[in-house]
Amino acid sequence: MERPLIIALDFKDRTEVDDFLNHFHDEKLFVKVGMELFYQEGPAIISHIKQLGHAIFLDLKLHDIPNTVKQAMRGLAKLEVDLVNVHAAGGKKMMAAAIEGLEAGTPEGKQRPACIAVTQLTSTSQEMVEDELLINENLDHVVLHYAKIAKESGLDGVVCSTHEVEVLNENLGVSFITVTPGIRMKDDSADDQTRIATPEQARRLGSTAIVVGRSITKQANPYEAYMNVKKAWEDTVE
Ligand SMILES: O=C(O)c1cc(=O)[nH]c(=O)n1[C@@H]1O[C@H](COP(=O)(O)O)[C@@H](O)[C@H]1O
Repeated sequence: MERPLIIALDFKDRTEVDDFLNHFHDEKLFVKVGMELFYQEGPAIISHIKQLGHAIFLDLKLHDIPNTVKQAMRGLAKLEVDLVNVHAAGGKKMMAAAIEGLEAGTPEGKQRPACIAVTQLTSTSQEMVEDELLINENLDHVVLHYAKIAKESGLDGVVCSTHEVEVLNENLGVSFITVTPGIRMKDDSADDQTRIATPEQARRLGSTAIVVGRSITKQANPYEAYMNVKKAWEDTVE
């Protein structure tokens, strides 16, 4: 995976998606389809976006018993997206089952989608980990542990915040991919995110990919906002 800038298409329907994508003319993008859009539009939105030539991260964050996740992934593999994810909190058996399902469902001769595990959501704070999840550990230890079990389960990488990327790269190597949401330009509001960084910081810390939603999608000129994020991400020297 070349260091992509992934745009989160957190829109309510296909019309909003098309209005947004029309700003980009012929530019080939890497986009993320999450729960909001997929639950409304279903698999048809994936074929639509694929026809436009964009790469797709299907972000459904699967978290269930191993057999259910395996069968769900078997079906999702048929959509031929580039990247999918699960919650590492589902455990090693569940993560291994996700890979089995993807391998079983990927059409002959095609490559299975890369699969990554959400470690701790970027909206989660140290206080939440201790008070709500009852985990008395530093967040970066928790993320590293979840990433280790994801790697042992055969996953290709993780979703984490930029704050944990250095420790993951040191311990698991840079080929284990780190996809980091929670990205904001310097003056943007954090909204519901907690562990945030700018695109420049993400690049310096060694993220494989950044996921950017509102800092592009909610701007008056989304194309200009995208180009600014892209420049900040791609022009920064690690
Ligand atoms: O898996 C994700 O993509 C994800 C994981 C995570 O820990 N935090 C996180 O924000 N995301 C997604 O990344 C996007 C971030 O959107 P913005 O906060 O608007 O940039 C949303 O679509 C989230 O669903």
